[in-house]
Amino acid sequence: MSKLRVAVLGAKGRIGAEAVRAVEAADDMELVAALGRGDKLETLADTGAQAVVELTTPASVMGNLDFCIRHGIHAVVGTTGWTDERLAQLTTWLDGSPETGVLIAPNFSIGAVLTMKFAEQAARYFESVEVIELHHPHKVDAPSGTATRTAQLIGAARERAGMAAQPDGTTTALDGARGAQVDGVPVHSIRLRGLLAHQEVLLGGEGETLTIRHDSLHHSSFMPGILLGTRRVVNTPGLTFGLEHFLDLN
Ligand SMILES: NC(=O)C1=CN([C@@H]2O[C@H](COP(=O)(O)OP(=O)(O)OC[C@H]3O[C@@H](n4cnc5c(N)ncnc54)[C@H](O)[C@@H]3O)[C@@H](O)[C@H]2O)C=CC1
Ligand SMILES: O=C(O)C1=N[C@H](C(=O)O)C[C@H](O)C1
Repeated sequence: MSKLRVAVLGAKGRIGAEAVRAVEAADDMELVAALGRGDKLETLADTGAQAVVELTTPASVMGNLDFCIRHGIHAVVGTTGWTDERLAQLTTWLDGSPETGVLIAPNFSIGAVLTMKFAEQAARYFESVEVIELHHPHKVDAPSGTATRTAQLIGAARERAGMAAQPDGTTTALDGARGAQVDGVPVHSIRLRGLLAHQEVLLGGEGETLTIRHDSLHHSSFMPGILLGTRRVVNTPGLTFGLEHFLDLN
């Protein structure tokens, strides 16, 4: 069977370098390009890349995806910075290339995907909920894509359950002290030397709390998800948001 021709964008970055090694080690894939900032995107077409793993920056990702979709190259995207406007733009591009697939995964690690799922399930049982994400100090965006998605899922679950706004008696606060509000859920971002990628979801009810915590201790935690996403996206036209759609989660 012929191998899947895969390229990595952001190949010299923290996760990109790990993805290059993972694709090279995969028996069913061939790494045809490993591009960094300033490299020509035309290389993707010249090398016949079938799928791209996009791990760059929020400032670069849209231009890269525009190129990929125009050339019918499927994409697995870990880069953060997704807004409703960006997703709408992506959908419009994909409408013009109906056979192309794009997977955007706020987090490729199984533990983080499960954290989001468990938090969504728990949300309707607890009056209070806050999200704390903790990352290495080089991260350029806050809150993390994972925390944003987690809060959105919790907010939607609370809304479906008809829950009231969270109890919060704060009347005076320093700017930022109560975190950023994402769909009614406070999200707090910590940046600390020594950390990689971690998240806690704290839920509180009458006389009890529940804490769901996930830790990515190494970039290898993201690789099985990246490889799975790459194998699946080539047969999944259109936009898929979240790796959970490629896992047997119910
Ligand atoms: N979804 C997930 O599971 C994960 C997502 N991420 C996300 O991936 C992105 C990258 O993270 P890191 O590797 O930590 O950042 P990084 O800064 O180490 O790497 C980004 C790399 O992309 C390169 N780059 C920038 N523009 C480019 C372009 N137009 N073409 C090719 N390369 C370009 C940079 O030079 C840099 O080498 C971030 O948005 C981060 O949040 C990171 C880890 C896991
Ligand atoms: O920048 C990172 O490192 C990570 N980014 C993603 C995010 O913003 O959620 C995924 C993971 O947390 C690592």
